[in-house]
Amino acid sequence: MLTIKVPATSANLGPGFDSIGLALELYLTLKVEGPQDHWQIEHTLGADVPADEHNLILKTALALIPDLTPQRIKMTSDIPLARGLGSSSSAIIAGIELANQLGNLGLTDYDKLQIAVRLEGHPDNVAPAIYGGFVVATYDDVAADAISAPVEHVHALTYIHNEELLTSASRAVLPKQIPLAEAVKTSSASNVLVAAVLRGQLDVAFRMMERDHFHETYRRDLVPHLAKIRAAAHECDVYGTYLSGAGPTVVTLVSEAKATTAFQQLIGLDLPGKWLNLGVARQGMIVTN
Ligand SMILES: Nc1ncnc2c1ncn2[C@@H]1O[C@H](COP(=O)(O)OP(=O)(O)O)[C@@H](O)[C@H]1O
Ligand SMILES: N[C@@H](CCOP(=O)(O)O)C(=O)O
Repeated sequence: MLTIKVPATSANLGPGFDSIGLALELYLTLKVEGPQDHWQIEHTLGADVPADEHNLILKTALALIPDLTPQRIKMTSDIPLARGLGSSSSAIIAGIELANQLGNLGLTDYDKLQIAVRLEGHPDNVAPAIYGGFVVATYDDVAADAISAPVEHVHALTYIHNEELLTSASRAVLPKQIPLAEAVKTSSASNVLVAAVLRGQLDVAFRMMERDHFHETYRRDLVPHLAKIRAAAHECDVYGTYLSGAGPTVVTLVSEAKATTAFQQLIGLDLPGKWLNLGVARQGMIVTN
């Protein structure tokens, strides 16, 4: 049976707005059970997620190949919707792969990235969902490029807020322009973040993650828990707290050595959401036949 498994992603990592992302060990899984006379996607994600060809996964697949033979599909997902963990990206990637497999398109990862980024608009979620690991990507409205690198022994202490925040709503509060001085500070922090990850200097990378002025500054009123979590992490000498994607999820990246202590500290906070201690997914989408 065709199975498509796509990881969740945590985008931005602070100053890497619309460019940097991480694949996490939380998955959307599709099991394609076989052809039938209409499209059906069984799931338990709630009534707001369509179970027919209006589902984002199927819309994506049918946009690539409109006359695909309808299938019965079972979908399970641990990725919460509209929380800043890339649920829409994982759905788009799954849809592209569904068309790729059923229509024998022979798409490369690069091809999938180009299709996905046009649909999602920015590459920082779709690229790690395809490639896995730590991904640095760029998109100029024409083509996307992405470089993936492994990160070892890092945990993502993940606070998933109870309420949804649609990416579109969280992008609506961003300004059209930002001051040059802010952009220089933030893009230079992002450059150092990437260099530090590639050299294995994770303490430096974690500090850089807290130096964003591209988006967190403007989104902070939507996510008051970000400051609270960051302050609590600092109390145990842990840096690397950022708004995951467009929020409201907040991630604290931490070395394996400090993960347990930091997690105990953070889960003690009085916040109305749930906590997960997640690993980084080394591999992106996994397809089995
Ligand atoms: N597995 C899925 N199947 C169908 N639609 C999905 C799925 N996952 C996410 N979506 C759609 O994507 C929306 C969330 O997208 P978005 O606001 O970008 O949040 P996120 O940060 O989770 O990507 C959901 O409200 C839903 O419409
Ligand atoms: N760079 C984007 C990332 C959106 O990620 P999502 O997981 O919230 O969809 C942004 O910050 O808007």
